[in-house]
Amino acid sequence: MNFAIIGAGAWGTAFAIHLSRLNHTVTLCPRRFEQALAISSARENTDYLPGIPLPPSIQLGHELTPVLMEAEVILLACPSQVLRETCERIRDNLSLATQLRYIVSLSKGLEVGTHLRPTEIISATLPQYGAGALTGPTNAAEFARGQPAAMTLGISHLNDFAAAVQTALSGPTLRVYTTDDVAGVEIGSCLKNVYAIAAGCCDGLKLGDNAKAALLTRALAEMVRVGQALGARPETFYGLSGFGDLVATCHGGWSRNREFGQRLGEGRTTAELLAGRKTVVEGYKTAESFNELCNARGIDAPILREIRAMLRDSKPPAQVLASLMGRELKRE
Ligand SMILES: NC(=O)c1ccc[n+]([C@@H]2O[C@H](COP(=O)([O-])OP(=O)(O)OC[C@H]3O[C@@H](n4cnc5c(N)ncnc54)[C@H](O)[C@@H]3O)[C@@H](O)[C@H]2O)c1
Ligand SMILES: O=P(O)(O)OC[C@H](O)CO
Repeated sequence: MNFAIIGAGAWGTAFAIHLSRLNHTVTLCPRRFEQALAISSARENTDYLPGIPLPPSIQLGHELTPVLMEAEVILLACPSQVLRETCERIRDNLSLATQLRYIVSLSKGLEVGTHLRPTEIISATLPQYGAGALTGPTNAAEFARGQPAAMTLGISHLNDFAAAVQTALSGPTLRVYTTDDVAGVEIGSCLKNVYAIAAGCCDGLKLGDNAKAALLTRALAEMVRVGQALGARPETFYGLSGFGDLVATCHGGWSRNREFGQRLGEGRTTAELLAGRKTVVEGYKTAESFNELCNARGIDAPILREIRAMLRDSKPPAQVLASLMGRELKRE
């Protein structure tokens, strides 16, 4: 199959390496020309995925029109807050794209202002194509090295082409499942980044394993409640894109969201941690966006609310903990 990957951060690069291993035609498309040149000459993405060589078969492209000419599937691997502008750039460069069928998001965040999920942004900007979301517990470095993983492809019309995409993405090191609960897979993968910040705080405050297990369990319960209120199916959150990704990210020493929370727990401020930062911490903006959405829909999400207060109102992590522990007691 012919894939165009738009966005060459850690994840887009790792996914390109995976697909080239499966002998697909892959073009990796960085936003900046200098980045395309640098990756192309070093055959390595030294800024975002250092130490992992790019197989020679991966093509680098910067101009979208020729990149999209042969593509059957576009994988969007950019931060969620720039997904809309990325889709708009794609929309303006489709004149020669005759083979294109699906646009699949690899992003995990909710757009600020609109509260839209990645596939909703794709459908709003590129309504003529099928939209899907591919999520699960997959950190870029392990994945690029070919360590085994499993993911879920959320796609509303599970037709023959969707099955062909599932088969094309799968291989000896990746098992891909499908679901038509697109909202469920996206809500789970967006929320887990927010809860990973809280899990990192537990680490920073040295609260111990009991506290972290309690947090994750109640975060999962909140995820199910929020997701169900937004139209997703509860069982989706017990799958790879919910529970699976929550566990991996909240425990992974590699997670940028978890590490961000850890530094907050150790006493650093959000301003310090975000200043000059090159890599994305999706949970930071998604906390704000999801909290607004919950308020607008009257959904009770106390963990989310407290994390947002810590990130946006500088509520000290110890006070966040006290607020959560001091809530009215109830049945599990
Ligand atoms: N890294 C992972 O392990 C991983 C795994 C699964 C999903 N994801 C998700 O994939 C998405 C991308 O994450 P990543 O890890 O590749 O990010 P990253 O921080 O490694 O890279 C960010 C990328 O976004 C680009 N970018 C920055 N501003 C931009 C703009 N205005 N327009 C277009 N591109 C811009 C940068 O050039 C860079 O290529 C996120 O939603 C993340 O949650 C990441
Ligand atoms: O490094 P993080 O925290 O952005 O996590 C990366 C991915 O979302 C893991 O699935």
